[in-house]
Amino acid sequence: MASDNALSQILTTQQMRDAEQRIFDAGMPEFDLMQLASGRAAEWVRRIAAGRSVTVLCGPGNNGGDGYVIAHCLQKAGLEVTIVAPEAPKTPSAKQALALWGDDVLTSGGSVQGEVFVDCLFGSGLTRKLSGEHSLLLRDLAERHQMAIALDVPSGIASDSGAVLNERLPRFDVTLALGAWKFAHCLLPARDKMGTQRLVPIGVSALEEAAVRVTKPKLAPPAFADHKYSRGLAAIVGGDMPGASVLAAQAAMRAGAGYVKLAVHEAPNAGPELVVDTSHVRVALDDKRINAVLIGPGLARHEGSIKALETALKCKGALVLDADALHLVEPHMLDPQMSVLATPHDGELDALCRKFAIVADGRMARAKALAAMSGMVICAKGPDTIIASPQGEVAIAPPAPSWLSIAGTGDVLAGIAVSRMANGSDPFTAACEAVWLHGEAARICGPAFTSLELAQSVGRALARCL
Ligand SMILES: NC(=O)C1=CN([C@@H]2O[C@H](COP(=O)(O)OP(=O)(O)OC[C@H]3O[C@@H](n4cnc5c(N)ncnc54)[C@H](O)[C@@H]3O)[C@@H](O)[C@H]2O)[C@@H](O)CC1
Ligand SMILES: Nc1ncnc2c1ncn2[C@@H]1O[C@H](COP(=O)(O)OP(=O)(O)O)[C@@H](O)[C@H]1O
Ligand SMILES: [K+]
Repeated sequence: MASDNALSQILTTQQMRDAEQRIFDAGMPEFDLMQLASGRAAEWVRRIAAGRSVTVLCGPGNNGGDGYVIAHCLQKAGLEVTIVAPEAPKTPSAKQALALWGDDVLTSGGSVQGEVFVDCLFGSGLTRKLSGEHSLLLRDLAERHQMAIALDVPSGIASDSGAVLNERLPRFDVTLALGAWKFAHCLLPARDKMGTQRLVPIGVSALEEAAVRVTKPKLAPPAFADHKYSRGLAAIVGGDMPGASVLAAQAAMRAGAGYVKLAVHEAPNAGPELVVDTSHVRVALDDKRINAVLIGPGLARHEGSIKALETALKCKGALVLDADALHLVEPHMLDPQMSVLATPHDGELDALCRKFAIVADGRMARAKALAAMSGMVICAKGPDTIIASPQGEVAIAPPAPSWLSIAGTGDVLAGIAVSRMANGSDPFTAACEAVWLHGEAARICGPAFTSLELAQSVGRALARCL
């Protein structure tokens, strides 16, 4: 039985090759592993095809090899199967797989019209964009079938970055990831091409240094003897636009902390359940019981906000920086001893990267470099949220409802995160817990919710983690 970590890890092409090599070194011949992987993938295809005819497009590498084995398994199961292979197999395992098939192979797809199409042209070994001929063949076959399944990763997609290398690549209904998730399964734009994703386990063990997919956290209810302070006091510093900090506080009250205090000069829209401290922020934060502080939502950007930020940075506990605080913070202000979580969206990530002189390509590389340089955990928000720690850990959030693309949902995320940190989670864990609870709260809300409704659903999302 594979461990949870092995099923949630995300591997680079090199890590995947090394993992396969370890399986070979343990005594399994290469072709046996191909047969195991392809046999399990074929079982998915058989169930999805449900008696319909299948066309398999096979390339020259091991992805193509998998295709021949899948075709063989489906034919044995009684399905009508056609193989299109524009090139002969080149790897030893792919050659053995063709021999196993032993039937006709079409070299062009001109006359093929079928029901289910399986793309085994290229997988994780793709090194450059598809030739015009390959790209046209892939698109044509996908268009001429009722449904399309990609094996491992759709052809034309860079496995390690999630870049789509060719224009007009087809959109797949199902993608069967072999052995482990790859970055392309988690990141845009590639993820958008893949439809429903399924992982086909092949016995790859968990790698300590691998990135992971954020999975549902396991949270505990308050202990029998807990009281509000033992569960954690989260302080949220408001500013000129108190609505944003109220949203964060509404979420924080439902995410685990025992006490949420909103430090803001006025909060006319705060409910009676919220503790509002209208004294000066210096006074409000001068409380040794505070475990974590959030500053940024609705803070504004002026002299007074900088002073408030400096005060928050003097609190010795944990800190969440969001929104305006990410524009105001300077590298020299960060105490290396503090546990800081920053939650930038793309614009804020740009601003932080400029400040910390980060030059790297892509959100993943930028988030990792920024975390390493700044000492902060970076939760780079978006449809494919990436969490990176200064120690090099990386987690990628599962897809969340796109209904989250409204104003105020980031405030809710920051509120959940500070609550988790007040409750005792380290910043990386808190960020993972927060993005999961945030996505789940959105699923609970259904379409077209307000950010207050999202905050109000956080408790029900948390209930699913107990
Ligand atoms: N070793 C094994 O037995 C296993 C292999 N697996 C399969 O193996 C795949 C990876 O196999 P490979 O490393 O052979 O890679 P691919 O099958 O993706 O193809 C790589 C080959 O195509 C060439 N190539 C790359 N991009 C090209 C392009 N745009 N146009 C033309 N040629 C191009 C490469 O030079 C190389 O010869 C995985 O995606 C997976 O399907 C899995 O079944 C797990 C087990
Ligand atoms: N298309 C989308 N799909 C999934 N999540 C999204 C999408 N767009 C935005 N989000 C999420 O919504 C939140 C928006 O945050 P942010 O831009 O800071 O909003 P605000 O500052 O208005 O509160 C983030 O958590 C982000 O990950
Ligand atoms: K493929």
